[in-house]
Amino acid sequence: MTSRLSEIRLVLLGFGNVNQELCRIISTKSEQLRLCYGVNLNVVGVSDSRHALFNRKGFNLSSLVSTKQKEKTLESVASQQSVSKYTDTLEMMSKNWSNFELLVDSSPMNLQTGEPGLSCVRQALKRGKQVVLANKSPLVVAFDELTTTQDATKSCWIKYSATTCGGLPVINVITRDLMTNKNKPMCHLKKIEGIFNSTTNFILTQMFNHAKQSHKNTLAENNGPIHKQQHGSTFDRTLQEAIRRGIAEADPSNDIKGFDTCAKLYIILKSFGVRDIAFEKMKDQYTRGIDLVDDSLIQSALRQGKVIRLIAKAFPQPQSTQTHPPWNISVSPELVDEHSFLGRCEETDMCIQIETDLFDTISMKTNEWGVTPTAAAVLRDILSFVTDHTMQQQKAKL
Ligand SMILES: NC(=O)C1=CN([C@@H]2O[C@H](COP(=O)(O)OP(=O)(O)OC[C@H]3O[C@@H](n4cnc5c(N)ncnc54)[C@H](OP(=O)(O)O)[C@@H]3O)[C@@H](O)[C@H]2O)C=CC1
Ligand SMILES: N[C@@H](CC=O)C(=O)O
Repeated sequence: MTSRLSEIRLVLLGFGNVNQELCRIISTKSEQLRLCYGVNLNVVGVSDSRHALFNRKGFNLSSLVSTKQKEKTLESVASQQSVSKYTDTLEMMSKNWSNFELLVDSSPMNLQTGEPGLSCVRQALKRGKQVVLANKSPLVVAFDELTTTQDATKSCWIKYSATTCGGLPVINVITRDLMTNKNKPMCHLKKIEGIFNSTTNFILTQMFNHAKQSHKNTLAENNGPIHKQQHGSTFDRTLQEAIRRGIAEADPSNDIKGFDTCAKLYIILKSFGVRDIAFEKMKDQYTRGIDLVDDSLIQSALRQGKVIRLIAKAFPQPQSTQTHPPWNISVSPELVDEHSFLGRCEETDMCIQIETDLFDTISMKTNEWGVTPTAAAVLRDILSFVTDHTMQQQKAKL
């Protein structure tokens, strides 16, 4: 932090939906941020797949976003006089360690290597920088390492509430309100169940709406059964709309095949201190996507008064006497009652039910249209660093 928290200088890794929306929010809320938090959030570094740019004075956020949106590249920003160019984000950071405080990783998901996020996050934490993640991959590949760095040094921090269910404060509720984390479990997790991916929930809901409508038309016109092709086009059309809204992954097969949901379930379980789970095994053995949902499954669900949702589920194996019992884990399309909590999670909604030994069952649901709540969750994490720091300063004065 510089000059008593008056300025936090940010480096943005990735400049797509999330980080552009973050810039828009910072820009429109700048006055409020100054008044309420005494802080000026200054974006000094930004990178995309082709450029890594640093401006010590800070970028003009409105023009940065509008340039990227209009030109699809940061080429014209790179040619500005005050801007330094680097080969990639790592080089940009390593030449500017004393010129920024916080890294925001909103780069694309790579569940195998965690890159490009992982190397940047590792280096930033080593250098005592604060890190906020929207990108799940670094945690999927190196959760213990990255969160232990935080515990051991006390001077650098990683926050990741935006990685899981957009703006829904799942991670915050676990680590703060259920007062449990991997090192200090106060209560014990008995079961997690939820819908963690809005793209697939949107597609499934639209497929059901379409099937219901076609059924009505069929009854009215006696037109024969619904053709599979109609479902196919609903699937594709809804996926295109999810991409347009900025909620689908850069590679949407991560949504469709359930990998994004699996990554979120892994992060949630690790945040709860669940041991002996391996992401690769969860993904390869216990995850199925919605690509398997076809016309006949939808028709059969409708006949039973049910709907299909992509459900993430985890609970310890019953009857286990071990202190850390093995976990039953699944990510799979499931039939649920249309009027149940999960069944009423529709369109781009996401939800979670957390059952613990002390708090019984806590249910949370979010109704998110697009990317704004995720970007707001990134801002929430940035501001929580500000609040933590202010409290530390006040304590030091006492
Ligand atoms: N969108 C959402 O609703 C949510 C997204 N997330 C996560 O946040 C992350 C970002 O999502 P989103 O903004 O939608 O993704 P986008 O695909 O819109 O943006 C990704 C950005 O990363 C850039 N990029 C690609 N490779 C590199 C690289 N090697 N170095 C630096 N930048 C690179 C891309 O560059 P270019 O512009 O040149 O293509 C693009 O600007 C993802 O990991 C996603 O899982 C989490 C919660 C919700
Ligand atoms: N692609 C995800 C958003 C990021 O986590 C979704 O559709 O929920």
